[in-house]
Amino acid sequence: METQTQTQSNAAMKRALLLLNILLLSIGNCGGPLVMRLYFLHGGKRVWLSSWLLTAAWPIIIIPITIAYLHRRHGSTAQSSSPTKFFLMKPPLFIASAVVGILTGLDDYLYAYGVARLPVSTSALIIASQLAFTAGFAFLLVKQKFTSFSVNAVFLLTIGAAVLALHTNNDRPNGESNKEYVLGFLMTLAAAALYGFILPLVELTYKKGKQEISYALVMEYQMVMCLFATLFCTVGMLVNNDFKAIRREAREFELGEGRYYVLAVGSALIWQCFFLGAVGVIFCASSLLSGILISVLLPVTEVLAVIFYDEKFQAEKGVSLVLSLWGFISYFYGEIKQNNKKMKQTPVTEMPQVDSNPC
Ligand SMILES: Nc1nc2[nH]cnc2c(=O)[nH]1
Repeated sequence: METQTQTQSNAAMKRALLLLNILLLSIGNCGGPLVMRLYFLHGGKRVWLSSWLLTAAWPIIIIPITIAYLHRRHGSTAQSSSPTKFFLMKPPLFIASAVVGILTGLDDYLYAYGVARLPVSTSALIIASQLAFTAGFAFLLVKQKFTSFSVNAVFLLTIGAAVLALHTNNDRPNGESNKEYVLGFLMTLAAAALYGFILPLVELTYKKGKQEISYALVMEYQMVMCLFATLFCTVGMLVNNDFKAIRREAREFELGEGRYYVLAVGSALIWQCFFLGAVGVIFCASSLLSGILISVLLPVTEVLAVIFYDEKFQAEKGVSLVLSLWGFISYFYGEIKQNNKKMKQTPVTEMPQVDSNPC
């Protein structure tokens, strides 16, 4: 039975980990689309290469996995009979993360297609519909319970996205056919639906994976998922001759050859923050919170697009930003209220639910 001090330190640890993952998700969700769009704005044309870059930096995650392993090894007592394992993942969770990875690879292509064909503001708007899909699938797959606060948050964030739609009537980029624009729109909508399914699916696999989930395991999950997504996109790149085109495209890139490669590597690293942040928030909280954060950050991406790409700041973007923040505050207020209620109901010797999953 845990002491109250242990319980409190677990809760503090979990809160710190949640904040860290929110930070990672914010960096990836705001920086990723901007860097990806920069590639297309200055002469980049390869959609499969862009989708490949979303997950290709997966080997970087071996660094924190190694640190977690050394930490475990250091902490294991001399009497323990079995040696500390480098990888904790067992076959059921490996298979689950590989399947999620292949779905993520498909989502990457759909998403990158949208970023290639639509202005950042428009693709961000369509991606905001993802929250409605996430909420629906979370209800079906993991029996997510909704409070009046979370329903209010989903409603406000969806309205915030719809408000953004008001200014997209004439934003088809010059030289792009109507067919390409519509296809970009549909592909992005498909990406929103698919990712809205993937987030609760990750939560479901954590629950049904037949092993206790720790943050070290979450990092392994992220690595396997990104590895399989990258394999999926590698096939697309090979079929499309994208690997052969890289050198030519780099030479002709408007910002210069060196910057082409810096952009590619930077983009891959920023997207790792997005994926680790997303699966980390699911571990520390829920897939619904992951979806809410992605939606809240979209107007922030819009504002950054205004600053960096000189896109116009119409009143709708301001209204959308306010609605998103309101939705977000509503969600957190509800969570805090519910947690306080739970704490009051839980006797000291029992662990409240928020603490039952030490990181
Ligand atoms: N569908 C979807 N795919 C992504 N890939 C990276 N970010 C996103 C996102 O927000 N939605």
